[in-house]
Formats: sequence, C-alpha cells, structure tokens
Amino acid sequence: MISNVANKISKVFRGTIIHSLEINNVEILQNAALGVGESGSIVFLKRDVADDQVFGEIAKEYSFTDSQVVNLGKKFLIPGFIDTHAHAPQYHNAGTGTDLPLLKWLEKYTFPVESKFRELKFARDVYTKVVDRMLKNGTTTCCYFATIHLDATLLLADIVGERGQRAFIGKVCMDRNSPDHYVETTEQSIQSTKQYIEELNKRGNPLVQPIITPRFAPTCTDHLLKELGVIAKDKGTMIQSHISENIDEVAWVKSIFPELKSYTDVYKHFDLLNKKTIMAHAIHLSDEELDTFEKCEAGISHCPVSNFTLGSGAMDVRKVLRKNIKLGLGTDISGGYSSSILTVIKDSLKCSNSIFFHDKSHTPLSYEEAFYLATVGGSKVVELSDRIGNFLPGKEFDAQVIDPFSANSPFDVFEADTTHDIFQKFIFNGDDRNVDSVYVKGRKVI
Ligand SMILES: O=c1[nH]c(=O)c2nc[nH]c2[nH]1
Ligand SMILES: [Zn+2]
Repeated sequence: MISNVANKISKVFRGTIIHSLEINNVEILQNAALGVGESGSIVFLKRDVADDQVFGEIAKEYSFTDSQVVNLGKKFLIPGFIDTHAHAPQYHNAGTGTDLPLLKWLEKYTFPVESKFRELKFARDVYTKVVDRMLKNGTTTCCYFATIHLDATLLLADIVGERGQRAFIGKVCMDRNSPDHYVETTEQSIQSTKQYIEELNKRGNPLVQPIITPRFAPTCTDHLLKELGVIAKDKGTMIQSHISENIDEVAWVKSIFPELKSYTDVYKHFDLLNKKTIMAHAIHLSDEELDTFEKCEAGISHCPVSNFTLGSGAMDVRKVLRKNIKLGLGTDISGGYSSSILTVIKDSLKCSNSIFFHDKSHTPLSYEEAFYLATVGGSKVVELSDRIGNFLPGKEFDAQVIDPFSANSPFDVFEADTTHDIFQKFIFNGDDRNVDSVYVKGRKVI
C-alpha cells in the first residue's frame, strides 16, 4: 500500500493513453491506467490492465477506489500541447492583416494594436479571450510575448494564473526603431523589466514564470541588449526573441551590427543565447549559426503557420534536428492566424513537404514526429522536460482528454478504424470540439 502523502492518488484514468517517448516513437497504449497524485504529479502509468483483477490489484497497491476512476471509454488521453511562441496582445488581430511581409506588417498592424494595451480595460478583454482560447485548444503551456506595458503584462500573468495555465510571460523590450506611440527609453525598459520580474515572483505561482523578452535585435539598442543579458543571468530566467525570420530583417540586422558576424552572433555577443533561450523562426540561419545554436544549447520555436502567412520562408526542420538542436512548435499569434497547435502541426508537415519538393534528400516530417515536437519537443525548449511533455511517472499531469465522438465532431470514425487511425484523424481533422477536458498539474482547467 502506498502511504506517501505526495503520492496519494486523486484520480485514475483508465483506457487509451497516447504520448511520445522519442521523436519516432508514439506510444499508443490501449487498456492503460494512469494515476495522478494529489500534488498533480503522475504516480503510475500501467500498461495492459484490461483485466479487472489486474486493475483491482493496482487499486489495492495505490489505495484508490472506484469513485476516483475516470473510465475513458471511447475517449483518449494525450499530453497538453506546448506553444513555444505566441503574442497574446496580437490575438486581437488573429485572422486579419495577412497581406504584408514582416517589417511592413509590424508597422501597419502589429505596433498599433500592441500600443493599445496601455489601457487595462482593453488588455483585460483580449487577454481573457486569448488564454481561454488557448486552453480550449489544449495548450497547457504557452510562451507569451505581452507588450511594453508593465501593468498590462502583470494583468496577463494574473489571468493566466486564475485560469490555471502554465506559462512563460515576457514584458516586451524595445527602445529604438519603433514608432513614437510604441517605444520605451532604455532606462524605462530595463527598470520595468526588473520590476516585472520582482512583482511576478511575489505572486508566487510556480506555473507562471517571467521570461526576458527583447522583441528582436533591430528594436533594441546595444545598451539594452547588454543589460537584458545581465538580468537574465542574475535572475536565471528564460529568454525569448525572434531570429532570422525574413530576408529584409536579416539584411537590416547586418546593417545595424556590422561588426558582428551574424544575427546569431548578435544575441550571443550580449549573453542572450544559452540553454534558456527560445528563438522563434530561425528560417534563414547559416550552417555556422546552427552550429552556434547547438553549442549554446539554445532552442528554436518553429512557426510554420506564421511563416506561410507572412511569406517569410520554409524552415528546414531536418537540418535543425540533425544538429540535435531543441525544437518545438509555435502558433506565433498573430503572424500565425490560428491559436491551435493542431494547425501548426499540419503546417509543419506542409512546410517540410515543400522542402522535399525541391530537395529529394529531405525526408518529410511525419505526423508522429510533429506530435512529438508539439509535446516532448516543446518541453525541452522550455527546459521542463523533467516535468511535462509526456506521461512518464514523476512528471506533472498536463493533459487533454480527446473525444473523437463529441457532438459536432469535425470528423467521422468507422468500424474498421484502428486506435492509430482515430488518433491520426484527430491530428488531421480534429479541433477544439474534440477537446473534452484539459488538466494542468492535475487541476481541471477546462
Ligand atoms: O512574427 C513576428 N511577430 C512579431 O511580433 C515580431 N516582432 C519582431 N519580429 C517579429 N516576428
Ligand atoms: Zn513572434
């Protein structure tokens, strides 16, 4: 009998459980049982427990009763998705402003909407809706960019905390090459970043962490980049930014930092490239820059929906994976129009296929690999692979119950379909109508 209080069972899921162990190993467990402890951690994962007697023995061993058992029936359990790159304020614009490339898009649509977040009423409305939408789509962990506004960024953190999502939230820093209505002084940017970290840490929610967020190199002075590198090191925080998304952007960085070797070298020079760094896009990096990512153990957020929409280019996932660089998926709301990681999974396959069209040596990404990137891959990028990403005992229970037979399900299941087929149908044709419930660290949040 298990007596350890931390391991005291609160819930047991019985039925089909699907998760990734390795990039090419999706484990589909039929007749499995997963026990969640009162602390929100996974206490056990048992395979092959169809037999009631075998299940009864597990119930005895872990001291749980029938009333604590959730029989999944025709539903199945998968890990929560990890969105490694999203702009919460841009959710206001999601699905609009899809006609311009990056730099023009920032100027015409993005900076104007972000500057409105100085008003807390406006911020509350958008932030409540984006967090609810993310959770409905099964995103249990999200790396959010907020805006330059301290109050509104703390408000986002409070809303995320109330709703129970796991998140990294960054106050955006930008002190040059930005419009007059949306820019900070260097001192304001440094001070409000320090204050933000202090205030957020005071809230004491271990699920919601600050992340140092220089918007991207062109909108930050050398002084600001240097100070942000120092703060990140002092506080041990994660770092997020953008890199090498668009050809004009890369040329612009070269003209601003002529003394540095490359875009990657800019972040490295200012101590902003290490194993706690998440760089979005990374489409046009040279082999040498990818080597630097590998050496620094920095992670990449692949955002194909955004890359297709803004016409930025096709990132070569195989090049990144070959070098053993940590890789996750990101919606990049609202460069990406969809807040669903399922949409990102599908576009990551199209992106890889598009490379294969002109390079037959490229092996297209499989949907199982993309599912890995959306879960375990993301957990590595956010440096939480010991806690989330799959259902190994000891990890925290971040999960979605998927119902392929929900009312208004966007796909149909036929008699001959195997569990593998149904899972694949969900990945390609499913959406939030199939997300029955969502858990973060054992707490039901949907
Ligand atoms: O996709 C992007 N979205 C942004 O908001 C942004 N800012 C700089 N670079 C960016 N890229
Ligand atoms: Zn972005």
